[in-house]
Order: sequence, then structure tokens, then C-alpha cells
Amino acid sequence: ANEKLWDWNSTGVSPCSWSGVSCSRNRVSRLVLEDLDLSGSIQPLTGLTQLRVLSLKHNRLSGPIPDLSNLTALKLLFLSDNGFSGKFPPSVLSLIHLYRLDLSHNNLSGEVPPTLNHLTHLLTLRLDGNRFSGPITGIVLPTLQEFNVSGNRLQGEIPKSLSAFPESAFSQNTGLCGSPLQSCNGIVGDPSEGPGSNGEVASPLMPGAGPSIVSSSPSSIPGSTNPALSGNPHRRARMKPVALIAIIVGDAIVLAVISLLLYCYFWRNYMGKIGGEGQKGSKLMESEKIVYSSSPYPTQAGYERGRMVFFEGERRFELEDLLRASAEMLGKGGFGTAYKAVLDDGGVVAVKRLKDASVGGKREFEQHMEILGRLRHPNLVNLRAYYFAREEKLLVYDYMANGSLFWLLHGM
Ligand SMILES: Nc1ncnc2c1ncn2[C@@H]1O[C@H](COP(=O)(O)OP(=O)(O)OP(=O)(O)O)[C@@H](O)[C@H]1O
Repeated sequence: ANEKLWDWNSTGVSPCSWSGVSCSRNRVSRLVLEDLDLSGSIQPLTGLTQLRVLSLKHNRLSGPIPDLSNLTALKLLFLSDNGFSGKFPPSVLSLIHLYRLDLSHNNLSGEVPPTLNHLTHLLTLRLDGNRFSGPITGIVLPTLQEFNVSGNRLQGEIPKSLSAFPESAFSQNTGLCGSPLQSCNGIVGDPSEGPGSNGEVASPLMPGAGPSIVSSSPSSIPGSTNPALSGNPHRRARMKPVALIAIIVGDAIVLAVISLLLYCYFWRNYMGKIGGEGQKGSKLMESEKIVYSSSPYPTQAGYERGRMVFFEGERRFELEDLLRASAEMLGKGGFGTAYKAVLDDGGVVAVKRLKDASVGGKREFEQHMEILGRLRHPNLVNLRAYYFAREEKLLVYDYMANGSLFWLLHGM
């Protein structure tokens, strides 16, 4: 029915060539069906056990999210902007390889299970725009880069582990408190009761529960008054020193940030100069981090959609396959660093990461790539694909297993 899926009923053609479908070893590994007005349940997809990427954003899919526990290879799961209902899907908690989980803007309800902590690789967790209720106090996911639970019915104190995310990540939950939102001390009903007077140790809203947590968060300083002051009748009189302390601490933070930026700048220059094999590990980490940040699946405004372009043949891999591939540094050239990447299907490619990723505009870059990609000569290494995002440019070549002429001549 949908013209974007025109090729889905072509008989005799492998589903691997249908729009939105990618395969690895003849099994569907990637299914991206976004903005297609699809409706109904996604139960039939639960048999795609080799799926690594499932994105069904912006459709009209509904019903409870089915049991996805057979999709053990899943790394990216985007089900946002649909009509899914029911509880947080328990089967998702067993997908321990998930990097990105986006269930935002559905009709999901019930509690956010603290067992989410089992997903130790999570970089993205988006649950905003649902009807989740209860606390999020137990959530500790140290790897998270992107987090949003705004527009739910959550309650209780924001845990310290999440307090570095901006206010907008928690907004429109009338019951949430603590850094970066208003301090929990401020919203405990009748102030005449005084801090800790009710003795409910487990309540996240209990004023006495806050001190050690809130005060240790740098972002909480302006909002969180010293808990000892909150029940104090002379609070107004003591506001001034608190403000003073906040200003001093604020200045210290600004200074620390500036020093950190300067340090990073000089450290990068220094690393760039010494380069070489010794830096293999850390360079690789840096490369991975930057590439992760240019996810081809933007979930927030302002992100540029990265693009992996192949010159001929089928799409053998996507950015996330390169990320997952075991990689080793091959060497440094005038334009960047080359890595050897062994893909899931056993294929080997050489990935060259351009040093100055901001050079040239998109069109100019693509024109150069088109020319390089067409070159075929026995003495030239074939350029198979390239990846373009504002902050990252990668060139993917055939891997030359026998090393360079220099190596052969000098034997080093
Ligand atoms: N396709 C490849 N297969 C195997 N090894 C490669 C491949 N491409 C690069 N390398 C290795 O990585 C090193 C760096 O390669 P790169 O192409 O970045 O620079 P270069 O050719 O040495 O120098 P320049 O960029 O100045 O021409 C090479 O010396 C080579 O050992």
C-alpha cells in the first residue's frame, strides 16, 4: 500500500533487496521502516533472530511490545512515535547488547524497571512522552550519553547517576525532584513538619534523604540549599552566604571547565605530534567515541544524519558494523589514520579516518569521493565506500593483506 515499500511484493527477489532490509549471511540483520504509516502489531518480527538494528519510528504500530527476547543480537531498537501500549517490555531487559533504546512517544505505562541496569552498554535511553509512573531512583547506567524521561508521571528523587542530564530530560513529571530539578526538600508538603520528621526512610521525597546525594552533584549547587537550612526558621537571613557560596563554586566550575578545555587542546596537539604505534589503544578509543557520537539514527534535533555510501555491489556493512568490528591501527598517513576492521561476516576492510574531518563541504567531499570511487587500476587499492557526517569522514578500502611496498623493501 505504501509507495516507499513498492518492492516488498516482488516475487522471486530475495527480501534482502527490499527497501529497508539489509542482510548478513542471508539473514535479516537490519530492518529500518520509518515514517511509513504502518499499523498493527510487530509480533511477526520476533522471528528475525539475527536482527541487529530495528527501527520502526514514526508509524502507527500498536499493541503491547511483543516478546523480543529471541532478538539477542539487537544493538539498536527504535520504536518511538507509535501507539505501543502496555508495560515496559520485560523482554527488552534481556537484550544485553543494546546500545540504543528509544521507546519515546508511545502509550507505555507502569513502572520503569530498575533491572534496566542490566543493559550495561546503553548509550541512549529515551522513554519520554509515555505514561510511565513510579520512581527512577534505582537506575544507574554509567555509559548513558542520551537520556530522556520527560512527559511521564514519574515520581521521587532523581538519582545522582542521572543528575548530570539537563532539566529537559526530566521535565513534565510533576512528581520528580532533585538535581537538576527543584530540590526534593522544597516540595515536601507542609514545611512546618520539618526535615525528616515523618521517619519514612524509603521515601525519596523525604527531606532528610537528600543531603549526601544532592550536595555531591556539581549541577545541583545553585538549586539545592544546604539541607541543614531547609527546616531552619532563620533561612531567609542565611540565604546570602548560600548565594555567595554558590557564586564562588560557580566560578570555580567555570575555571575548571576552561582549564579542562585548555588541557584537552594541548593534549590533543601533543598526542598528534607523538602519534605512532604506542598510541594504538587510546587512539582507537577516541575514534570509537567520535564515531558513536555521529550515530546515523539521530534522535535529537541538531544531529546530522551520517551516510555510508557504497560505490558498487551490495551494502555489505553499516557504520555500526564497522564500530563493532575488531579493529587495529595500520598506520598514519598525511590525511589520517588507517585501521584494519574485521567485520562480523569475516570480511576485512581498511578504514581511513580523515584527520581534519571539518575540511570541505559535503558536496565537494562527495564529488571527490565519486571520482576516487570510480578509479580502477591494478596498482590502486579500490575505494569501496565512504561515510560522511559533519564531524566524521571515513574512507573504506579493500584490505591489502601483504602490507606495503615499503614494508616489502625494508622488511620492517
Ligand atoms: N588498504 C590498505 N590495506 C592495508 N594496509 C593499509 C591500507 N591502507 C593503508 N594501509 C596502511 O596504513 C598506513 C597508512 O596509510 P595511509 O594511506 O593513511 O598513508 P600513507 O599512504 O602511508 O601516506 P600518505 O597519506 O601521506 O600518502 C600505510 O602505510 C599502510 O601500512
